[in-house]
Amino acid sequence: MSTPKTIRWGILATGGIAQTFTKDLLVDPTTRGVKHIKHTVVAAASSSSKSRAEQFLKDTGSPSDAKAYGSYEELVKDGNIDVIYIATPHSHHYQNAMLCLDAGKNVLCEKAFTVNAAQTRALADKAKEKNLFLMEAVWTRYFPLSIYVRGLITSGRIGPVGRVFADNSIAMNPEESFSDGKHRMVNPDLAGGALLDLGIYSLTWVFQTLYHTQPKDTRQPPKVVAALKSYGPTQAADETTTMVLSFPRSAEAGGEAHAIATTSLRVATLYHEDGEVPGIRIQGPKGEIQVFPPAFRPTHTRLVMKDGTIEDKHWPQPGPGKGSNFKNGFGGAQNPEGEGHGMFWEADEAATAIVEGRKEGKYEGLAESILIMEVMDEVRKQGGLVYPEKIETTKYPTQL
Ligand SMILES: NC(=O)C1=CN([C@@H]2O[C@H](COP(=O)(O)OP(=O)(O)OC[C@H]3O[C@@H](n4cnc5c(N)ncnc54)[C@H](OP(=O)(O)O)[C@@H]3O)[C@@H](O)[C@H]2O)C=CC1
Ligand SMILES: O=C1OC[C@@H](O)[C@H](O)[C@H]1O
Repeated sequence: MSTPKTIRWGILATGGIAQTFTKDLLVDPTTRGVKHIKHTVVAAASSSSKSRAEQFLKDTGSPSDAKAYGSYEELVKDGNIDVIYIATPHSHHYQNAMLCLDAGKNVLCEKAFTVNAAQTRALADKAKEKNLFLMEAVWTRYFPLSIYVRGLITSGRIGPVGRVFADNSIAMNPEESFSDGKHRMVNPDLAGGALLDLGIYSLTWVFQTLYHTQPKDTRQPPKVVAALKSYGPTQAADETTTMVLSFPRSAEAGGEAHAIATTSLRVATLYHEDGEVPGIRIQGPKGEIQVFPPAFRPTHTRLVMKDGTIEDKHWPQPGPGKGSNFKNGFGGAQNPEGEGHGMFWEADEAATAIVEGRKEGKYEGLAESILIMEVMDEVRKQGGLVYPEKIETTKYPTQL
């Protein structure tokens, strides 16, 4: 067997998800059966200070020779890096990703990819021009659970999917949790609101079941109708957003397929060990696939067939990991000590693509990311949600 290729990561930003991702990155890939690649962290940068980057490297258990930088500009100049993971608020992704691509770095960028579709398009163009890898870090797409669900659909087991319900919401009591209005979840300057942060997962489930499972040459964009309720204290971020999508289909493929995608910072499809309610329901004439919350990190599926068959499956995140610091206090998923968080699968895909010379992710390419951003643009347009020009612009560089 050939020696695994080691991919050298640079981490841009040191907040909550950067910590979780980096700890996952350092979980031995063989614990999940991955033998062709390895990951290492060679550098991290904080826009606040070099010492914060140093602390981050310590806290995540990164190799002791990893470099700490006090600015993102220094990080992108490091010639030792194969790929940069961007973990700033979505408002900053466009400027940060442009900085990396301009400097010749491959990029894995957190979701939501950008604030709008024009920005994602501009990044895709830049990556193409520079012949670099670029992928939106929609980690859920790379879970074995998601691969299983898509496989069930393409196998025809439930028949042509006619309808999908997809909710990703967290009842987070926003006024109390974000009383000063500055948190990225509600702050318009940071592209706050449910849609870009949480609704992206509802749309991920809709697209990976109703769009990505279709043959490439027959995929068509959906029509969208949306209702958007603003978050009271700022009136410039959405609190609850509901989308109805209709995907055109040929008669043989079952005719038009519908989806209802919902998201909220106020109410949610709650999950408890006993009596779980599926947040995702994928319905065909012969059966239904249920996926239990949270939609971003599900670990339980159920197939319910019309003939009475029920198949429950549990999808633990393989260890030995380091546990997770992912305690967001709003009911977000937490993995038990001794398990990973599940972010390593998207990292494996990014690393594999780089080794193979591919420029896009396998389970969500740039065209699909752009289309989902276009849907979110349309939803915001119908709901009258506009962010400040400095974060909507494609002008690079722009000081944020
Ligand atoms: N895939 C997933 O499961 C999750 C993804 N996310 C995504 O990751 C991104 C970051 O989220 P999260 O880690 O929770 O956010 P945090 O607020 O915890 O961290 C964001 C980091 O970005 C950097 N930053 C740079 N400029 C700013 C600014 N003006 N305001 C705030 N932070 C700034 C800071 O790092 P520094 O000071 O080091 O530069 C900060 O620590 C978001 O796009 C979010 O959607 C978030 C949670 C889960
Ligand atoms: O991506 C995410 O998934 C988990 C949520 O708690 C978080 O707000 C979001 O950014």
